[in-house]
Amino acid sequence: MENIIECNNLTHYYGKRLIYENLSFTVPKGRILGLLGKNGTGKTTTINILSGYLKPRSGQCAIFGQDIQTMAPSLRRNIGLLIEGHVQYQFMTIQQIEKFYSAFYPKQWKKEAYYELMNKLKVAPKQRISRMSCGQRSQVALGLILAQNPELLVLDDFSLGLDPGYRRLFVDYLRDYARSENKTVFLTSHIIQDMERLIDDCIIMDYGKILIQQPIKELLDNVRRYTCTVPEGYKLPETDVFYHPSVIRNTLETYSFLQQPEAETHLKSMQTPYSNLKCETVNLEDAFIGLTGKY
Ligand SMILES: Nc1ncnc2c1ncn2[C@@H]1O[C@H](COP(=O)(O)OP(=O)(O)OP(=O)(O)O)[C@@H](O)[C@H]1O
Repeated sequence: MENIIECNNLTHYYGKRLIYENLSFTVPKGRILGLLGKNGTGKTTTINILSGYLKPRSGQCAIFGQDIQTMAPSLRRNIGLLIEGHVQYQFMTIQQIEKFYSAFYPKQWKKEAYYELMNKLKVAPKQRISRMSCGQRSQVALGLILAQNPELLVLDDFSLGLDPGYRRLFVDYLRDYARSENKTVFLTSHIIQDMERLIDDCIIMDYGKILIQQPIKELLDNVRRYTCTVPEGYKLPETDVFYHPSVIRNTLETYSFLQQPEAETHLKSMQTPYSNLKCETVNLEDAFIGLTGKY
């Protein structure tokens, strides 16, 4: 399968502060990848490296097989970039901004994609962007990227300011658009429920490293939440198979990739005084919080 993005051993520091070390990932053509992580783990940093604004301390980042730092502008046009959802030139109307942007992409511009989304938003072509709400402005920015008709969409925090209805509208629209046009998407969002409907693959970042990198289906098929009764104040010994165990009164909760029989074997080998073990599959948000911890 052709890889649209290939990042190898990215290491980045701001001054002396290490953000992450040896981050490697690929995004194959036609896949939607979501980058998840707590605040400050380096998602925007990664987007800035992917877009060529930031040069990593070491490592390589190639898009369409070319180093992003030296990519020709003609190829760069095939990357649609949304940095935190804002449109400049807010004095323009819906119609004027579409015309303005179209001039930068004469060969590939698809204004229908933009107007289709604007129609769904029920905004009039003569409406000024400065008179729109924050969420509507984000939608204008997204619409302009769709009209750019890029091969790769890189969207940082695309759901910023959108209410649940507009988020759903955009997520469904983006999913259908990416599938039917075989587009590749790399995105971040803090709204994890949206990611579950949208992405094929996920990377979950922890401070300094990638914690999980796998297809979303595989992740959801394999993560389990375990709860059981333990004596009050019990502390599970540290182990890398049970993530972020917590005990509230006499209920222990933890997350694991182990299936129930293996989890039991493990608990027994640690001589955990447990009873009433319950094992459940979880949604992406619970898996994310379970694997990365609450704080
Ligand atoms: N220009 C900069 N100079 C110094 N430190 C920075 C700079 N930009 C970001 N950082 C720091 O690097 C870390 C990663 O920031 P980044 O914005 O990539 O995180 P993020 O995962 O996108 O966070 P969030 O979820 O809050 O948007 C943070 O601790 C941040 O304070």
